[in-house]
Amino acid sequence: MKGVLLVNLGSPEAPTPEAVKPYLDEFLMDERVIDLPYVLRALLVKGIILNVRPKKSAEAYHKIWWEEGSPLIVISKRTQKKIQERTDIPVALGMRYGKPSLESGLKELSEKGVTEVLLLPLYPQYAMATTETIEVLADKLVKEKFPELKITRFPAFYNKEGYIESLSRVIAKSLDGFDYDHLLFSYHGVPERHIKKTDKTRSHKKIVENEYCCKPGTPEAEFCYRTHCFETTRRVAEYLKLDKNKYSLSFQSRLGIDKWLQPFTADKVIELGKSGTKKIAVVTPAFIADCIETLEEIEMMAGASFKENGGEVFKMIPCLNDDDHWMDVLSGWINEWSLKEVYV
Ligand SMILES: C=CC1=C(C)c2cc3[nH]c(cc4nc(cc5[nH]c(cc1n2)c(C)c5CCC(=O)O)C(CCC(=O)O)=C4C)c(C)c3C=C
Ligand SMILES: [Fe+2]
Ligand SMILES: [Fe+2]
Repeated sequence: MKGVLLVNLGSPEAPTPEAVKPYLDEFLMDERVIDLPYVLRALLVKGIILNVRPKKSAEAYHKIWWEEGSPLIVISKRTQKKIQERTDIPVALGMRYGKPSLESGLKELSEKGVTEVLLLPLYPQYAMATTETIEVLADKLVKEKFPELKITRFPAFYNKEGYIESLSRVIAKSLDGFDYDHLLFSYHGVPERHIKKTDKTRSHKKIVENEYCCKPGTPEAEFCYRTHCFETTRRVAEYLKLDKNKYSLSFQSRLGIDKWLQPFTADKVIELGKSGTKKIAVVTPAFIADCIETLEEIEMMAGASFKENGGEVFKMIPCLNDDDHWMDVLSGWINEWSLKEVYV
């Protein structure tokens, strides 16, 4: 029997320093997130970051926390429920860090008699710190604990028709009647080094700001997060017929001192405000579900920064979350997969 495992990043169990600390420990000690040799990573994470960040992060989580829990977890659970209503195969949910764990998701499927699992990371663009680490952990768990399961990986869907259509519809709905001056596509950043590491051809070009680094459709582009972000933006702009002078792309959530992808969203909103741009909208296509990064970092912090620097209106466009059109698209992909081999 077939089944599907939806996977997202995960959140701490509560918006407190005590709960944030073990969550960040598990997250940042992942060698595909902070890709330093173990001793250096432990020195940086356990010796420095975990002594300062949990308090600051907990305050930020506290500002966006819902009565039912972390927005990311609540939205992911709603998604699981809505997808289950649209398919006959079992749908489980697992988080890469924290609870419900990826292991518990696989266990749930196995106990229901599932032998073939569609592993579906809820990340449109492929990155070492997101999709790759999920795939590696799922393979490890199958090898060590669930040898009866066969995994099929769902590829990054950054340019897939249905995703582009759902995202464009959510953007259009938000912008309806809003005479914006600029639309910013803000993606989660990663260190430049990660982009080079995921290039299986080992021939990645030097990164030049605002230019494509890989040509879409080439082997180099297959796992290039930056190209995936550029392509999502281009496809949405094409779908919505956006004026090319009225939108741009930037990267948010930098951590540490490495060279991260640029331009930075935090700089971009200041620049827009200072240059006389009054009304902006921001969309965050790397995130399927609203979370601390969209609700606190962008809506609250970047919104305030834009206004402090001359901007007047800052509109935050929600993530796809459990939007019904998106739920139809996602369940459509799952049903297509579940029926495929039966009829071939
Ligand atoms: C959307 C894709 C994501 C990529 C790529 C990514 C890379 C990445 N992230 C960090 C560090 C942090 N990220 C944090 C939160 C967070 N990150 C993503 C997604 C991606 N991260 C999401 C969905 C969230 C939200 C989680 C939630 O509970 O709402 C955090 C924790 C928050 C904080 O303390 O401020 C950190 C830290 C790195 C280092 C990285 C790539 C190397
Ligand atoms: Fe992150
Ligand atoms: Fe690239």
